[in-house]
Amino acid sequence: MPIKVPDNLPAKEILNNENIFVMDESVAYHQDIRPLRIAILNLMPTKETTETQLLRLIGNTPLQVEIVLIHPRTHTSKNTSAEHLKAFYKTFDDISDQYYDGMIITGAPVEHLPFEQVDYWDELKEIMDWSVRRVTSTLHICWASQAGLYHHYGVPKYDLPEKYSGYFRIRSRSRTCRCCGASTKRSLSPNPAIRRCAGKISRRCLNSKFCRNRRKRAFISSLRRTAGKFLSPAMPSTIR
Ligand SMILES: CC(C)(COP(=O)(O)OP(=O)(O)OC[C@H]1O[C@@H](n2cnc3c(N)ncnc32)[C@H](O)[C@@H]1OP(=O)(O)O)[C@@H](O)C(=O)NCCC(=O)NCCSC(=O)CCC(=O)O
Repeated sequence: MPIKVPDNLPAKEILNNENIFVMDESVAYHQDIRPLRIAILNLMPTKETTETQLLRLIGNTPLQVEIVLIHPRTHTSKNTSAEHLKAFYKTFDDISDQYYDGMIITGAPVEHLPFEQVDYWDELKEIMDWSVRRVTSTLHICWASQAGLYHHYGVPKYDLPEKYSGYFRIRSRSRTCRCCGASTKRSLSPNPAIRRCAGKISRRCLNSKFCRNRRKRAFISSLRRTAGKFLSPAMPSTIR
């Protein structure tokens, strides 16, 4: 979240140079204060467990957060009841005219399937394209990060002999890229599957000079701490 400071405070420039988002009082004064709006596209078979895990983390803030749960219309869930989906979930068609501050796309146990054999692949592609236009920042978890890299950047996934998860050293190629949010160049990042793929691809990242020049290498986790919570092995049910 941006820090609100008095107009013209000298620290503002220093913090901006450290890539910390600082907002003038005058700008903050004109902001409409409203809940943070986050859409969760829940692709997991264990939907109720995943809801609890994510909401536990998202709820740990004094901010009001408005959540909308979405499930893929083009997939018939075997493990979640139709009643649960009807009561608590919307489909993409219901929300496609909205804007969101954030979106989370969960993993799914489909990592061994070619993307095109996932029965909601076309719908997911449409949602990912929409998220670039309508969502400020999208976090892709587990398989969704592979799907995002493939769809947005044409980066394929590779089968590994066994699950490869843990915290890996990543190297930010830019100190100023907001996506990395890093004041240090090297850091640890959680990564459930592919070594060079971690966390989130953000529109802000795509727009930065660094990422424009090196799109296919922009696999650096932003929101490291948040992604750390979401992707860490402390959530065993999302990691086989
Ligand atoms: C829920 C169960 C017990 C169900 O196992 P079963 O062996 O009976 O399988 P199943 O019911 O036939 O299918 C399980 C799920 O696979 C997905 N699925 C299978 N084939 C699919 C296809 N062609 N298109 C789309 N989805 C498909 C669906 O989400 C489906 O659940 P629905 O029809 O209900 O939707 C298990 O999947 C489980 O324990 N899951 C919890 C852990 C988990 O899911 N981990 C995923 C890691 S997350 C990840 O992203 C991994 C990425 C990575 O490691 O690289």
